[in-house]
Amino acid sequence: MRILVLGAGGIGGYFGGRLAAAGRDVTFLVRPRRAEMLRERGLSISSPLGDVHLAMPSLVTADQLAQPYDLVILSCKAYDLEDAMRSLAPSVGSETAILPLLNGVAHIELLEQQFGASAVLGGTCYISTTAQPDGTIVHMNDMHRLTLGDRTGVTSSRVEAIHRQLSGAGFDAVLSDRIVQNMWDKWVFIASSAGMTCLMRSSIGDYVSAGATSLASQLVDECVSVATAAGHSLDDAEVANVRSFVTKAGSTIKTSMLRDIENGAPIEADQIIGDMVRRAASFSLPTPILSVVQAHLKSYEIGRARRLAA
Ligand SMILES: NC(=O)C1=CN([C@@H]2O[C@H](COP(=O)(O)OP(=O)(O)OC[C@H]3O[C@@H](n4cnc5c(N)ncnc54)[C@H](OP(=O)(O)O)[C@@H]3O)[C@@H](O)[C@H]2O)C=CC1
Ligand SMILES: CC(C)(CO)C(=O)C(=O)O
Repeated sequence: MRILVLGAGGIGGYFGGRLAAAGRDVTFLVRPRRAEMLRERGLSISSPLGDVHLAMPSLVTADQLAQPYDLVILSCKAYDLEDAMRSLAPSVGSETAILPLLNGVAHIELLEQQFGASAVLGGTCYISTTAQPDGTIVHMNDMHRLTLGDRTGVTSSRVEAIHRQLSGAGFDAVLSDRIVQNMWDKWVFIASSAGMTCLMRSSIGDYVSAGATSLASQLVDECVSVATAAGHSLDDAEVANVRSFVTKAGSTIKTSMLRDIENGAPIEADQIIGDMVRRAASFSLPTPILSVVQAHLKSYEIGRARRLAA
């Protein structure tokens, strides 16, 4: 199976790197600056579960893409999606499956509009990785689960074949018959955890020490209420899992969105928080904490844009 991985950042570099190291036929679709870095240094993963170094990963840039691939793993940030869709278009033929691993769900509609519903699988991942300035992918804990499935809930032989390719490659590849719900579960998890850590500009443990546990719990309730109204109600165990994550005393976790803010980097505010707020409004749900998070993130983006323009 010919696999194209768009992006060699935290997610594409990690899962694509592990797949290539396991002998799968993987090519990275990258932009020129990343291509140069990968040609010079190769692709390295530093992980508590085992390092990987690919001296010469197979690379392609958008202008060189000529023929369709069997599977495209999409791992850009949401704010790069339009450009990424333009770049990968020549790689999508009538049989190509696109597996997006972005957080949130808004990208699905955009991908469907461009490539047709049947091309677009559902996907989500639980992992914490970051791409260092030298290109090394650093894996920050021992979790690396990628879940995929047909969004219809009926698993096709095509998705079974993709799952076989992703299995046994050094990470947990899970085939799901409820992938849309899995994506909502992850969205609620990330909106609650990123929302709270960014609002407090602190680790989870620090805001818990500061007495913000009930605020965090209220944010979880707001996100869960949006999912429920949208017909994607989380089960009790999933809600308990999110709540315990965002209210854990002593937790040193800072979400990647907070780390991006601390580094002055762009953030996926609109995909992860803005979209949740818009959906809440469409159901006339009150989401006071989410709205404060959204205003906070927008203020950051406005200040960042001004600093960049100066
Ligand atoms: N990292 C994590 O721990 C997790 C991330 N996610 C989600 O996964 C998604 C990806 O995140 P992450 O990997 O961390 O992000 P990164 O910023 O680390 O990587 C994104 C990569 O996409 C590349 N890219 C963007 N546009 C294009 C394009 N047109 N052509 C080729 N490459 C392109 C970027 O290229 P360039 O190098 O040129 O900038 C970059 O390397 C996000 O939605 C995130 O929320 C989900 C779970 C955990
Ligand atoms: C799981 C978690 C919350 C880990 O930090 C994450 O996905 C992120 O930071 O974006």
